[in-house]
This record gives sequence, C-alpha cells and structure tokens, in this order.
Amino acid sequence: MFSLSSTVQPQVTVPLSHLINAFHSPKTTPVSVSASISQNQHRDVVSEHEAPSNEPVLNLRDLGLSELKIGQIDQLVDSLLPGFYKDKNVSSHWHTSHVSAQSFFENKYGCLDIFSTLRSSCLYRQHSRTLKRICSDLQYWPGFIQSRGFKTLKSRTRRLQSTSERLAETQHTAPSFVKGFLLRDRGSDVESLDKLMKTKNIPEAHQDAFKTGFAEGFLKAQALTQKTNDSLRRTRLIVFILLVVGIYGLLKNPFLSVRFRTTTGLDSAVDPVQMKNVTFEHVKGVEEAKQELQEVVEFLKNPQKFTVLGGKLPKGILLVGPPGTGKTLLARAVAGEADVPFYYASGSEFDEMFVGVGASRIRNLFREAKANAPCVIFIDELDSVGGKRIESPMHPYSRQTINQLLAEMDGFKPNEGVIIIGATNFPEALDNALIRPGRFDMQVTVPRPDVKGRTEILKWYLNKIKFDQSVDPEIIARGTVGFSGAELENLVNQAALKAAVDGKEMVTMKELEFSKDKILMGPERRSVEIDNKNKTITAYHESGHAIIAYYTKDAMPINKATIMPRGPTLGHVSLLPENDRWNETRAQLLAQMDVSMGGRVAEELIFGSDHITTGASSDFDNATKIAKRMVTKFGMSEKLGVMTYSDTGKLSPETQSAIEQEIRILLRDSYERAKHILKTHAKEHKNLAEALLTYETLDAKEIQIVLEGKKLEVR
Ligand SMILES: Nc1ncnc2c1ncn2[C@@H]1O[C@H](COP(=O)(O)OP(=O)(O)OP(=O)(O)O)[C@@H](O)[C@H]1O
Ligand SMILES: [Zn+2]
Repeated sequence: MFSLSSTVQPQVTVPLSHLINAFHSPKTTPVSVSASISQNQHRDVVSEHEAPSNEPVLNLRDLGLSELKIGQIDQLVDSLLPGFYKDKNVSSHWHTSHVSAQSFFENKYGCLDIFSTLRSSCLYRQHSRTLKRICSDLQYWPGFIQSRGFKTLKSRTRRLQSTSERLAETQHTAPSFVKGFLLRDRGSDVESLDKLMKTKNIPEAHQDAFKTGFAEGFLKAQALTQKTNDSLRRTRLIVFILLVVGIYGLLKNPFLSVRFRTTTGLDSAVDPVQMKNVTFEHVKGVEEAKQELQEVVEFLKNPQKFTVLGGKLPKGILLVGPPGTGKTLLARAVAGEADVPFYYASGSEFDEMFVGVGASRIRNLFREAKANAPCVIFIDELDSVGGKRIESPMHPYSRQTINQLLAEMDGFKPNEGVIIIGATNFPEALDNALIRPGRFDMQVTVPRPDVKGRTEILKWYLNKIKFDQSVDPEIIARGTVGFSGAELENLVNQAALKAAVDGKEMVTMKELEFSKDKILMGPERRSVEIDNKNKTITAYHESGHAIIAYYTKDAMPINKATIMPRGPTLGHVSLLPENDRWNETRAQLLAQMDVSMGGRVAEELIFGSDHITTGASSDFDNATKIAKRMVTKFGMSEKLGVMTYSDTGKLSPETQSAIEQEIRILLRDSYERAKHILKTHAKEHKNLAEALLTYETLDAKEIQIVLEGKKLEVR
C-alpha cells in the first residue's frame, strides 16, 4: 500500500476547538490527577472512534499570535508557571526512545503522534527538561492526526472493543486536562485547564498567557503539517498523472508495447517497422537479386493489379547467400520501396524449449501481419526454425514450430498482400516442406559481390566518410576477393578509425590497405622484437616472391610487399587479380606456384642450403594444392590424362604413385623456374630486400621504382 507516513507528514486534523474550549471554559468538575501514569494505559485512551473530525480549525492569526515562535513557548511556560513542572510527577521511563514510542503510538492508534514528532524534531533536543515534560503530557491528548497508514481489520476491532475499558481506566490514570477533553467528548464532566492552573497556583494575570502559549504550540505544529500536507497532495497528484501518462504511453508506443507484450511469453508479438528510409539504392553489388525482387515490390504496391489477371505471386521468397551479403538489407529495401510495414523475426526467436511458445509466436506474428497487410514478414536464419532437424532434447518442440509456420503460410490467400521473405545461409538444411510450391517457392541468390560490386559497395561507404581523392576503391576491391558487403563496410569503418587514431584529416589508401590487411591477416604485431638476422631473411624471402611475381608473365600484379609481422606471418607479398578469376589458365596456375616457390629459393640462394628456414611451409602448401588439383581435377597432366581422381585414397597403388610423381615433377619444375628468375635478377632482388629492410612496407609503385633501379624518395 501507498504509505508515506515514515517520510512525509500525513494529513492532520487537530481538533483545536477542544483545546481552546478547555482553555476558556470554566468547567469545575473535580480533578483527580493520578500520580502513576502508565504509558500503555495512556495510549489506549485514544481511539479513532472518539476523534471529532468536523471541528473548525483555528489558525494562528485568529488568536493574534502569528508572530510567536516555538522556542518562546518554553520561556513563556517557565515564567508563567514556575512551580508547575517540579511537582508534576511524570514518569521518566517515557523518555527511553521517542522514535519507538512514536511508531508504537502510530501502530496503536493509526495516527501520528504530532507532539512526539515535534518534540523529537525541534523541541526535545533544545529544551530537554521543561518542554519534554509538557510534550510528554501532550502526547496523550486526543489531538488526532489521520495517518494514511496501514491498518488491519484486526487491530481496528481490537481498538473498538477495548475503548470502553480504556476510558474507565483513563479516569484514574490520565492527566487531568487530558481527561477533561475525553470526558467532555463523551458528555461527562470536563476538567478545565483553568481549574488545573488554580490548583497549581498560577497567578491569574499569567493564566491567559499560559493558555495561549499552549495554543501557539498546537497551531505551529498544525501550520507545519498543513504546509507539508499541501505539497504532499501536489506530489501525489503529479505522480498519479505521470503514472497514467506512463501507462498510456506504454500501451500506445509500438516499441514499448512490443516489449511489454513479449514479457508475457505466450502472448508475444512483433510490431512492424516502417522501412521508408531503406531502398534498393542502399543495396549495392547485387543487381540480379534486386531485379528479381522488383516484381515483389510492384505486387506489394498494388496486390489487386496482379491477381485480377489471375497471376499468382509467390507467398514466400527465400534469400540464399553467405552471411553479411545484404539479405536483411534487401528484405528491408523491398518493404521500403513498397512503403509497407516490415515485420522482422529471427528464426532463433521461435526456437523455444517450452511447448507451444515458438508456435504461438509464429501465430502472433502472422496475425499482426495480416491485420496490417500489405506488408513484409522477414524471417532471418530460417534454417533455425525450419531446419530438417529431428526432435532432440535441445529442440523438443521444433516440429511444432515448423508445422505452425507451414499452417500459417498455407492459411492466407496469395492476394492478401503479405509477403514472407526468409533468409538462410544453408538452403540445403531447410525442411523440404518449406520449399514446396505455395511456401518458399522463389529462391533468390545473394552471392558475395564481384570486383565491380565490391567497388560499388566501397564507394558507397567511402562516401559516408572523409576520404582523400587519391583513394582508388577499385584497388581495394581487387584485393578483397571473397569479402561480403558487411566486411567491406567494416573495412572502410576501420580505415576511418585508424585515420582518426593517427590524427589524419582524411582516409587515404594507406589506412584502407592497413585495415584490409588487418581483416585478412590479423592485427600488426609491432611489439614483436625481431632480430636483424631474421628480418634480413624475411626481407629476402618476401622480395623473392615479389621478384618472381614481377618477372613472370602470367602472375598476378603485385600490390604490396611488407616485412611487418601480422597475425602468424613475419611478412607477406600481396598480389591483386585484375579481375575476379572465374577461370584460371594452366599458365596462371603455374605462375602462382612459381611465386610461392620464390621465398624458399631466395633463402637458398642468398644464405645457402644449410640456412633455409621453416618459413616457407605455407608457400609449399599452397603450391602443392595447386599442383594436386592440376593433376587430379583439371586434367592438366599429360601422363594422367583428362581424368579426375576424387578419392585418391581408394585408388590403386600404381595410380597413386603416378599422381604423386606428377605432382612432384610440377613442383620441382616450378622451383627451378623460380631459381632461374632469381638468379637472373639477383641485383634487383638485393635492392628490393634492402628497400624492404629500410622502409618495411612498399606498395606496387615503390616496388616498380626499386626494380627499375631508381632511387626511392625518402618518406
Ligand atoms: N550489398 C550490400 N550493399 C550495401 N551494404 C551491405 C551490403 N551487404 C551488406 N551490407 C552491409 O552489411 C550489413 C549486414 O548485412 P545484412 O545483415 O543485410 O547481411 P545478411 O546477409 O542478412 O547477413 P546474415 O546472413 O548474417 O543475416 C548491412 O546492414 C549493410 O550495412
Ligand atoms: Zn613465403
């Protein structure tokens, strides 16, 4: 319950008229002041029952006392009633703890003990003796403070039951003026304060001042609580309004409402996202896919136009392609182009351990989509919901989820305007039922972009950053065979970060090359200490590769040579295909092998056969793979003919040894060709190795300058 009583003063209604009446009514009922006052008995005196609630509330101005300060009460009382406290026998055990006394009082009466509060907050500490006693007495006055607290039915009945008993006790135990109040309320004789003062021998002239002193105390307390009360009411109003507005917003806001509803598990739903800002313009390098999806856009724009002629559009389109090639982007662009809602769901969201949850989510998704047709539902990672998996302990209800998906897809008519686009990296993993006509019956391949596509994607993302005019996106595109759109976006972003770290104003080719190498080969290992001997070996090894590449007609053009350690390598030479190679010629394959051999040949020629290193092992791997494929797959061996040998382990020993023999010959010949070139160009080889030792990294132009025997400009 909403209880503020411990921190903020609750609403107070002090029946001041009682106090004032007591001061001024000359009632003369005999007084019996009890000497022994028990705290518990006193508490029990007061009950909610007896609290007069409609009494007029006086304010300070009515009494002409608005200027009187609380601190003055003590003085006032002391001067007016010198002997009053000395002989008043107030039990000292009351003062043990005003905090617990107060909470005890509250629990008991359901109202706040304002005197105790006053006493503890200001008076008690400052006037420990005199006012403490006054306040102790006042504590048992029926000054009612209606606390907005927590009351149990039990405690209330208990109070009601015991009221009469307690009143009886009061007559013997309560201070006389308290009793006066109580008894007056019940129509009995009332003891007046005047009488009390007479028994205490207060001089007549001082009695009025004494009474007003008490009145002032009450009024001060009331004024204070009234003020607090006003601000409390205002705060409550504001909190209430905020609460109402908050709940309303929660239900109205689509994003929040999704979250709100998804927390309820079974009732989860997905809300659409309007995709106005994503169009086909944003998807680069996948022209064929865009063309195929164009008709879906037309359909979404005007479903009737298509169905009038009896045409049937696919319900489901499957986008197939490697990760990061823009499948999600394409689906968004379809919705954006058609300006219809886009419902995104990831297959893994439906993969639930609990029975029915996945199926229920699918149901909700389709229900909402149908209500908002025309629209696009996109299910990413379709294989994780629609895979051909047998029910396993990990996915106990997958079958149920697939069935629900199939049922939903079958359940709406083609012209309803709902298009489901699924995306997967593994179409072969999909359940056959899903790719049957009437379901995901249109497949669109989204391949990795070719060099033209990569150039376009790089240009697109370069245009979003500051880059130098000398940047040639095509060079980067040529060096990033196999990169997806997402990887190219990342490359440009990393280059921008690198430029920022280096304090550059623009991104140049250097940063782009840097981030490309970082993605391809891992980060630079600048901290690695490589001794001069190893550095020299690496420089000659890498320039060996470069020289072969440079002087072999069918080798790919060199892009860069470096002896900067990166990832697991100590250096590398990168070559750029002029185009994506869809086909490779025999000469090109042999050239690749020769370039691979260049490193080891260089080591042998420069340092001697005893000083060759282990650094060429991956070069040999590479060369061996090419040679093996030439012999067993491409029919490029005269001896073994145009036959393919897929499982070499199952071949006859003779064939196996013949294959091995052919591979060995190819590798040996390659090694010899490389040796010949390096011997012929020993001078260039040496110059290049020295340039690498000096500059660490050389680009294509610089390599050419060195090999032409020109001097490199000092960088
Ligand atoms: N062809 C592209 N043109 C422009 N940006 C692209 C392209 N491909 C990918 N991107 C960028 O990469 C991000 C990731 O691509 P997206 O999520 O569409 O790939 P995906 O094929 O759906 O990948 P996944 O299979 O991992 O879900 C896109 O948001 C976009 O920024
Ligand atoms: Zn090498």
